[in-house]
Amino acid sequence: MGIFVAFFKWRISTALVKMSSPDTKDTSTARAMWTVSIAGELWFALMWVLDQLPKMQPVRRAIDVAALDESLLPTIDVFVTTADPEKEPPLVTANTILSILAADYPAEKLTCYVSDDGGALLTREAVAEAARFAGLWVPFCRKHGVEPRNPEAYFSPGAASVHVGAKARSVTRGDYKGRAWPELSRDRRRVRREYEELRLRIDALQAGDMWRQRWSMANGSCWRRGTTEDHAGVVQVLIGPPSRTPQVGVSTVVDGTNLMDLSSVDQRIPAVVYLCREKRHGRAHHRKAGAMNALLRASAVLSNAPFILNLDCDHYVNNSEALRAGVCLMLDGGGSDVAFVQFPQRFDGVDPADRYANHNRVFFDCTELGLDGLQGPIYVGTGCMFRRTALYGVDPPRWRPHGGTGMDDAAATKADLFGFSTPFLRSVRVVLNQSSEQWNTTSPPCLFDGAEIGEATALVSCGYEDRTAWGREIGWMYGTVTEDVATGLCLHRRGWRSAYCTTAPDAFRGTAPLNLTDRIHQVLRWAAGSLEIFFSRNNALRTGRLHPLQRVAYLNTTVYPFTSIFLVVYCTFPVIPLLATNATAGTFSMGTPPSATYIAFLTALMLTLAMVAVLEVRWSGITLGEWWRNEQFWMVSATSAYLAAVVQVALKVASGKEISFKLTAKQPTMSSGAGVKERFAELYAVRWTVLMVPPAVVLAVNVTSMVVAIEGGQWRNGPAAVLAMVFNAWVVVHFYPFALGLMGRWSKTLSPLLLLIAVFTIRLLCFILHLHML
Ligand SMILES: O=c1ccn([C@@H]2O[C@H](COP(=O)(O)OP(=O)(O)O[C@H]3O[C@H](CO)[C@@H](O)[C@H](O)[C@H]3O)[C@@H](O)[C@H]2O)c(=O)[nH]1
Ligand SMILES: [Mn+2]
Repeated sequence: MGIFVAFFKWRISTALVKMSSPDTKDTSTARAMWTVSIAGELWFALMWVLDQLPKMQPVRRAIDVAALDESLLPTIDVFVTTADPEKEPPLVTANTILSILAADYPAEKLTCYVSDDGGALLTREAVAEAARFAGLWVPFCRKHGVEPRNPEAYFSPGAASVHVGAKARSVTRGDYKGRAWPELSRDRRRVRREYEELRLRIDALQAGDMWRQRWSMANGSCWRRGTTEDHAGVVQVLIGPPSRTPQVGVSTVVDGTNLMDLSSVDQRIPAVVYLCREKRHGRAHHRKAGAMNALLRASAVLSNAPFILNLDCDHYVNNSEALRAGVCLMLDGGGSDVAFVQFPQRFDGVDPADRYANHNRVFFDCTELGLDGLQGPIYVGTGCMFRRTALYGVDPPRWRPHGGTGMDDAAATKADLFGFSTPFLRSVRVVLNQSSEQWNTTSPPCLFDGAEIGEATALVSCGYEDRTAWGREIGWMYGTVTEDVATGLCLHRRGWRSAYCTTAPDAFRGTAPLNLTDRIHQVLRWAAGSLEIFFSRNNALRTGRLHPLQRVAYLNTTVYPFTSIFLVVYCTFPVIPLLATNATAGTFSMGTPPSATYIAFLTALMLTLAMVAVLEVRWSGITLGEWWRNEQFWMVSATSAYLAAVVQVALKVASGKEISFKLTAKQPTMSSGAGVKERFAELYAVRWTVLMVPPAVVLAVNVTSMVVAIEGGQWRNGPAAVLAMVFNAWVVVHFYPFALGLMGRWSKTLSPLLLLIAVFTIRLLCFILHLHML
């Protein structure tokens, strides 16, 4: 930072001298150039500082799951969201549900809620199939202690665990020391066969659904419950709450044959509730945030667990102890101020080179750990455990005047806050007044009877939230497509803390977009959502109980897309002097070498920045390769998605045009036989979007200018020209993954060759141009 200050002092004073010097011919151009470049440098420096400051006190937590008192485990509600059976294959959702039901947690203390925003019969049927298969899968997992408990990942570990930096986890004989190996292999074969049938049934459902859709279109009738955007609310209990005591000693008998010996295995399955909130044309449904709030209310009148785990439909439980790990941090000393425990996001099926930086290691293994030392990590949408009371808009214990519930009883009954539902308000009061000793012992037995289901259905009607504080002060926040960051920010502003929980093996794993277009659209949504937060009343500058550095971090996460404006300009800068004709050459004085001071500053800055980066990489354990991918993809996103986000948000501010939530297509589960070629076919799919134009232009311009410089021998003009060319090259290498993306299938085999051909073609063109100009 010292070097930065000295640099800017020198740079600005030099600029002022240069601009007023009589040698400068074209003063207005010179002034504009100096202003823009200094503004850009100031912005980059500011961004670097905002990025570094919150990393001052990184924390790494160690969790001892064994220390938990079994009898004191609190109840947990798991929320799974899905919105479109076409982009989110029902089989993926089914697998996620199975992994939750089989998690290592007492069955009577776990309830799984599935929200289907698409209102699709197909999704409901697939969830019901999964619930049925759970009767076999869950006891099997318990009996043999298998990992991971997602059947797809368990039966085809190879297909799931191709990713950089982690060892593939597969079941080996050693994992089951002391257990009956022949019995495992026999049971496994049986369960596998049943699982294959489940897959086939879900495939058939999907095929049938497509056929039905086509049929109904042709006949003008509708087989669905409604459309994605217009349907009634539904709450259905697919598996009722289990008994409070373990049920052992029975064997699973299917078609008269004994499938598995379960004489010493608890056979109970956690409850499963399917939920589809009402949607009507012309009514805002607030995307995922709306779905989460519907889940929050409906679950309150059913199981009303004090803790909530939020998983996207593709993020499954990969470590069966994950729930316990989350509970550890919640019940820990000082844990009562923790509103949420965020787990790192890990991904299956990303190409081994992680071309589009899907793993995001720098964020998940460095930034989030840094924040944990302040007030806690940012909430990133999935793999996060919440404290229910925190979502009801109350203050954390450390900010309560007399250690009360944080909200007086009168407020808790206010209908203008929570809406009109007596059972719901009662449930709110119950959780607010519960002490931690009551979480498991005195909670009333869940019945899930007709009246409760009726109430839950009323709570997911689309008019329920009218004239209430939902989405503003209570629950998940509205008004942005990144409801996660906004919700976390609001909780932190109230003074709540959060905690980061890394486990080995990874707690949860999900899928990531494989092709460039999908990935850029995802980054676009995040960037636009961030800017939406910055321009909303929720922004990081508003007063509250944020730790000062936490505020800096939130400022950083909400303003970063502006970088694009400076970056695009900056990346085209060195081109100007190189392409300048003789007439304008004087302005840029290519002949004068850069001063020794400038070179010294540049070297010092580059060296210290690199040093900090290396320290960071070493500390967090990520590889240099992962760090470099991150840098490269940052440049690609900044010139495409961030720029588009700025435009989108400008349009929204100016004309009120809402930003859409483009769902990320989830990778279908792969059959175990699929080879690498099929698996990464998506990686090579090329789909052009306007978003790719700016990075393509920046890349082309830099390559051209470099080639022209070589062709015209401009590098002979001295160090300034050479420096400009080095900058050119620096820009170009950042766009390597982008260029590969554009090459599609060719990139796999021909990438270096094609690059050479491209360079030579451009060279040839330049040469012809050159002759023409002469
Ligand atoms: O109207 C909607 C839209 C989305 N979803 C669900 O939201 C989740 C996230 O959608 P996805 O397309 O997978 O977004 P990603 O970019 O992969 O997700 C990250 O970023 C989002 C915010 O932009 C967060 O909501 C996510 O939790 C987080 O994983 C999925 O389960 C969807 O089913 C809904 O339930 N209703
Ligand atoms: Mn996702």
